[in-house]
Amino acid sequence: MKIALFSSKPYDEKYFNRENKFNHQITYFSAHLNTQTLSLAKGYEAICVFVNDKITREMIANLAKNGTKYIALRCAGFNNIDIKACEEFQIKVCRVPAYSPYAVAEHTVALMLTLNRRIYRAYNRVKEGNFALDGLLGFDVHGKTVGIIGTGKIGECYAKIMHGFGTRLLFFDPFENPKCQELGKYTDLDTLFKESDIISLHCPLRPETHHLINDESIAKMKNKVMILNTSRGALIDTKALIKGLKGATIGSVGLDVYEEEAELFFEDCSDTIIQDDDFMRLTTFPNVIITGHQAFFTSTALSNIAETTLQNLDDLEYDRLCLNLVE
Ligand SMILES: NC(=O)c1ccc[n+]([C@@H]2O[C@H](COP(=O)([O-])OP(=O)(O)OC[C@H]3O[C@@H](n4cnc5c(N)ncnc54)[C@H](O)[C@@H]3O)[C@@H](O)[C@H]2O)c1
Repeated sequence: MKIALFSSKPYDEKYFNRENKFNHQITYFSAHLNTQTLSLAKGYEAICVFVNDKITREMIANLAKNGTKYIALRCAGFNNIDIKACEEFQIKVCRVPAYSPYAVAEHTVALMLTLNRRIYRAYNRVKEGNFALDGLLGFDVHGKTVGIIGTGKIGECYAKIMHGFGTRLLFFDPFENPKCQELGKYTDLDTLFKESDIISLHCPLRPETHHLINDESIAKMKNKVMILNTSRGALIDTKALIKGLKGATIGSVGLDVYEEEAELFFEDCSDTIIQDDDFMRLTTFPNVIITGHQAFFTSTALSNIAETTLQNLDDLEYDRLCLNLVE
């Protein structure tokens, strides 16, 4: 199958070439897929895209007209694609629902510990010969209450790790996961907001979860709460988060995703003037850590992503059952 892979990075090329036992013909384009680059997809049966390639109805109509039959997402979330329009224009969409929940859960823990023990500060201090401890005070994670919103694959992995820390776990998810039931207690969102010392988001971005963390929910949270988001940026209303940080009601924030990240993440912007004032404000807080959507970025995950994406397309090409269709 001829595949046009967009938003390609050198590591994508390396892992997709390594896992291409199917002899698919892959062309790698570093450009994002958008209205300007759409013409590059002409003549390719499949296009392969990533989290920040936003694919609108108009683009889907154009892709269908130019022979695209399949869109392969090399990620789990599919909030960036108009799925209804794909159905209408008979383009099948597949994804990689699980490539390494451990990678994302472990990165969430990395953000939590780095924030709590101010590792970023300590690292720089020691390099400068400054061994003072003021400003590095953390808390014992053991014994704290951790609220986990979304207990699917990643939420469950994170819950298991946090259980090992000796925390009390509260969960919110419309569908209870029996493996999490053994580790803690499902509750309503208000109770989770009220009682958690650490809140971690692991639910998908949907209309009902958009800005789940907003002025109102922040007002319900414990003083000095730690908020972690390795899921999708728009789960948090950034302006409300900034307000909570400025008012010092929020204790610390660890983000791997940001609601306007498409303009920034995965690119080297170090030589440009970043125009996003909210993002720049977030970077000024001493109690905020932001990573650029790297939670998934382990060699295990990259192998799994490439293998599953190529298998998905092979199944579709040969009319076999594709387990990872988005319907
Ligand atoms: N930062 C990264 O690199 C990275 C990588 C992979 C996935 N993700 C994000 O992590 C999210 C979780 O991934 P997963 O593999 O665990 O998905 P999953 O589908 O296994 O789990 C999602 C869970 O969220 C629950 N949910 C749905 N609506 C909810 C709501 N309104 N409130 C609370 N829970 C709700 C679902 O019932 C499900 O249990 C994905 O949606 C994706 O956005 C981020």
